[in-house]
Amino acid sequence: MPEVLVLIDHVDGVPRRSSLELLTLARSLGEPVAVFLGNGYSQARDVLAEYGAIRIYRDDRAEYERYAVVPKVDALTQVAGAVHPAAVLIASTAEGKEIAGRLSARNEWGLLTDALDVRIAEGRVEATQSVLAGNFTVVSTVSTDVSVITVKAGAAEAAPAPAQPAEQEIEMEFTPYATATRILDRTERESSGRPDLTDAKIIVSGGRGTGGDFSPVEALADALGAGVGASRAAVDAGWYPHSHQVGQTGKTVSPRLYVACGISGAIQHRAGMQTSKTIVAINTDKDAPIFDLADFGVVGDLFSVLPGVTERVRARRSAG
Ligand SMILES: Cc1cc2nc3c(=O)[nH]c(=O)nc-3n(C[C@H](O)[C@H](O)[C@H](O)COP(=O)(O)OP(=O)(O)OC[C@H]3O[C@@H](n4cnc5c(N)ncnc54)[C@H](O)[C@@H]3O)c2cc1C
Repeated sequence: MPEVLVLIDHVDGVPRRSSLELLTLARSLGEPVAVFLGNGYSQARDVLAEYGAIRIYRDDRAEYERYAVVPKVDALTQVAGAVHPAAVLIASTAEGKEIAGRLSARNEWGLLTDALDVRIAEGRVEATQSVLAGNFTVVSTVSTDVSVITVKAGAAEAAPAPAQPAEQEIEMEFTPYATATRILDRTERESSGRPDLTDAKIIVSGGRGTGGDFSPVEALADALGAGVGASRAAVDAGWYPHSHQVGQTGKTVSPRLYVACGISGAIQHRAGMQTSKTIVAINTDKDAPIFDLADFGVVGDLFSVLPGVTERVRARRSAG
């Protein structure tokens, strides 16, 4: 069985759900080998074992926190040199894609980004991607021995498969480039208590149709345990932070359920959400393009529709 490297994306040792999805996907390709860089390994170890890592390479040197991206590329290059993996799987975040691009360029390995699915076919690793603003779905493979693949959150359902991983320290010298870009400051984002968009299984998003009042959107999100997204129109108006923007110039998401409230469905918004498994749209305009995409649609005012839906969800939840 080929080995498959998974770079673990974590916050102080708590692996993000996307990393557990990657470990699950890696098990379908071969033997998952986790690479854990930075602080908090003692918290992460049991979770990585629970999700099937057969081996964990780790390194807690301060460079991973102090310098941007390149130390992680150095570490992955070193581990891949020892393991000869069939693929390196990395979460499709802004940082993940930069690491993947550099790893691919440095080692001359083929790169596939924003994969919706990854599988082995005829001995090669294949990825499904949604391309050209989501208008086409393609299956791609690389012509090099190692594939570097960034995978969108939600591509697989994270499923435990307990293993007893061997643990190994990464021993290497950083390249001179590792310390080229120093991180001078970090500002912690205020937590809303809601799941991050890239981790959320359900997202409720609001657009210009909210008129700036996101309270019904947030109420439904809280009833569903969902994350809150926003269209660019809502973000540009200063109604919601850019970190919540979904679309071509925001985040690409693939949750199980995406609820678009007062969003017209412009192509740039669709590019970030149309691979969601189920899409529900609420819009006063029956001809809004979002309805072409939606699995379920409600033609109506979000301020009348959402409170009723939220009540029903709460009632169903409290009834168990
Ligand atoms: C280069 C570029 C990049 C872009 N990147 C992004 C991106 O990343 N993400 C993104 O979202 N956009 C992006 N855009 C902008 C995009 O083209 C649209 O302008 C934007 O998505 C529109 O946002 P919206 O749907 O909220 O607003 P609108 O298009 O104005 O739609 C508002 C909708 O709300 C409905 N509505 C109004 N009142 C109510 C109500 N009370 N109840 C229910 N429905 C109501 C209306 O019928 C309408 O359909 C980008 C544009 C460009 C040029």
